[in-house]
Amino acid sequence: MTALTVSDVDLFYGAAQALRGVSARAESGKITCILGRNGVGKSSLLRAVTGHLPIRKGEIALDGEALAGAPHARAGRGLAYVPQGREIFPLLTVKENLETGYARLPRKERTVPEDVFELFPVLKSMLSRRGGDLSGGQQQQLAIGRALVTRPRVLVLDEPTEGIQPSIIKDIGRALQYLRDEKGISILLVEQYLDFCRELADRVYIMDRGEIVHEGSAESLDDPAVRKHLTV
Ligand SMILES: Nc1ncnc2c1ncn2[C@@H]1O[C@H](COP(=O)(O)OP(=O)(O)OP(=O)(O)O)[C@@H](O)[C@H]1O
Repeated sequence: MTALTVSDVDLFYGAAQALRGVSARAESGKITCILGRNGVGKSSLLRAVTGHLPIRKGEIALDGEALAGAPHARAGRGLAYVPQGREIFPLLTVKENLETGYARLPRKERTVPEDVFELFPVLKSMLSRRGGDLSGGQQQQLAIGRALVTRPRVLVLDEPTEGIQPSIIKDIGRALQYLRDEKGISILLVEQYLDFCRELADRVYIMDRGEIVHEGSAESLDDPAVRKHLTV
């Protein structure tokens, strides 16, 4: 079983501390959701996990073995990242965007898995369109599709529902459930959209001012004492 573990991690931007002794765990076949108000450190935590930001203290490990080095080295260990704002290539076609996921794959595995098109049929019908011509929701599907091309064991997503219409949010939710249940992928996501987490998450963490202030089941989000960490 794959488990991503974050143990006692501190992270700084210059003198400003963004993560304070953060510990969390994301297991295979589970959706782990990180919630919290704006600016509490959620994206910093994901960027520390993916290797986009250095940590000052603590350890991040996959299956008990330290995850270190640059993002591409971590991708080689099975980590895929869908960043906030999606970061697809606007001038490349949908097909070319998907193919950017090939870089780390052995030549014989350089295909787009068929389930990407089953999960997001719109991508198949738009293969030759430029990424920049897609709607925000379609770009999010493309960003997830591109991550899946790398055959990840751990999928890390930063606010996948941000600015996206409800019907596509449903499609994304269904896709994440499929990846959890049928593929056994460990999914770690940051969300502001409480109902999305409430519906999907197996485990939730709430952050406040760089710290984890709550860990529990999705149902624990119904507790007013827990909700107070999320109200502005
Ligand atoms: N590049 C940076 N340089 C300096 N400080 C930063 C930088 N990025 C983030 N911060 C600060 O670190 C803290 C945590 O930011 P982070 O983006 O991780 O929070 P967040 O919970 O993901 O917020 P949001 O929901 O707004 O994305 C904030 O106080 C933020 O201002």
